[in-house]
Amino acid sequence: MKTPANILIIDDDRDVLETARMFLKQEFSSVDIEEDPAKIPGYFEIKDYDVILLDMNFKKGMNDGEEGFHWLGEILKIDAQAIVILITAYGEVDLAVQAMKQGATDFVLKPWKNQKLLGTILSALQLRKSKKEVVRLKEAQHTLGRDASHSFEDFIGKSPAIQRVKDLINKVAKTDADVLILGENGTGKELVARAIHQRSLRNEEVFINVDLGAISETLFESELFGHVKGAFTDARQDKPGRFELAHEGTIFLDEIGNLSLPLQAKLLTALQSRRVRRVGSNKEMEIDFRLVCATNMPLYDMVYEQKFRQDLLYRINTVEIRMPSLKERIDDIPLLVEHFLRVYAKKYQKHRLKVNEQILEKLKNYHWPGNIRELQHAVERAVILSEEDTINSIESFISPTATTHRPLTQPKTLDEMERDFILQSLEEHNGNITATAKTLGLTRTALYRRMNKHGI
Ligand SMILES: Nc1ncnc2c1ncn2[C@@H]1O[C@H](COP(=O)(O)OP(=O)(O)OP(=O)(O)O)[C@@H](O)[C@H]1O
Repeated sequence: MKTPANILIIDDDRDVLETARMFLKQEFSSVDIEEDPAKIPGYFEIKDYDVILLDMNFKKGMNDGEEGFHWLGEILKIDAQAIVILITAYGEVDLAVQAMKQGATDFVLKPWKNQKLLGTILSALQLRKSKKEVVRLKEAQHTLGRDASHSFEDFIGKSPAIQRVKDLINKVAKTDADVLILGENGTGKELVARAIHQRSLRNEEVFINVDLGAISETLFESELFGHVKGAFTDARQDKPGRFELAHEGTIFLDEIGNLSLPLQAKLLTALQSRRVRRVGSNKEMEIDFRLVCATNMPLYDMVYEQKFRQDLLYRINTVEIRMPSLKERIDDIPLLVEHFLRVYAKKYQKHRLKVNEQILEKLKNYHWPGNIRELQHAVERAVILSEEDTINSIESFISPTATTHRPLTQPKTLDEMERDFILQSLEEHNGNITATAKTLGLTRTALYRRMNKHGI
């Protein structure tokens, strides 16, 4: 079995090249040879090389290594993680040492013994692997940003509706199946996606979160698939995309219902082939990822209206999890309030704080259009406003306008209530979208979407 590695050898001596190729072809999957160093950049356009063997002197009679240094620099400009082994003649060892200070990895003396050459290349390959891994992990860490320490134990709820969700998570997590999570804003879709990752066989690897609603049409490909330096004006250096970062881990595509049809087509291609190509590059990379998607949009209706591709839907919905809204699990409200009360009482140093039992019951009657996120913000607000050890008023949780304009139990359709609520919040915030979205526990995009829906 040959070791999978791309090797490139550059030397002006045809015999050296041929002999090296003949031997190395038995050990490695791909060995290219070249006499003319000026052709090096062309080779890199077609392939990524794991190890490059580079002669120090090309012009006859030259032995100052000048050209070797030049091409070493050029290679490192193309791939900063390149592993270059210098081919040096006896007497040039000082030059080789100097070159190593400038980024070469090792050197071999001509004429070499095949086994020695093999050993040098194999250890260089090890280094290449760990260098690539370090870059990938650094980028992944950087992209993660968000606190990944949410644990499944913080997944509060005992209602039958949420119990069904937990059972499904347990069943599906270890299977590697693609999962689609559907549900209103703030119902815990992202929490479920993280829970699936944590319980999966990939839990030692990264969880990459991509908010498709927040990525502009123009940056979509570069964000998802990466780009190479110079691919467009702002591409100052090579950058891996989110798919590449998710290699061996889980990729969570949130707000998938927001993608335009052309972008759906691009995404579908990547999902089908499990391969990506950075913008501006010809090289395809195979990526191993587990896919979890989420949306609050009615994808099946959208397929019917030809706003969402049916083939994409069938690619992502191997297992479907529908998140119940908070209204469908009102028995969990006291548990959630107590949970968030513990969190915020600690944060704001109000350790003895409690909520009056009657208020807890009243909170069950409110309609919570922003679901758990709204409840979470409501509790935080109540904790901040509280002056005594017990919270005794509903207004501490829900702003007075929301409760006085409309009695809590007034019968209305859900849509009407949502529309009124948005209008009212907008009025309260003098039309400020950011502030309104925050109060409602929605993202700005989600608020715009809803305003659109209600013709506001
Ligand atoms: N069962 C739960 N127990 C505790 N906290 C929860 C639970 N479900 C959701 N949360 C919390 O509620 C907030 C909203 O959850 P999350 O972001 O997962 O919702 P979402 O459905 O992805 O929202 P959106 O559609 O707006 O992106 C988060 O702070 C999350 O930690």
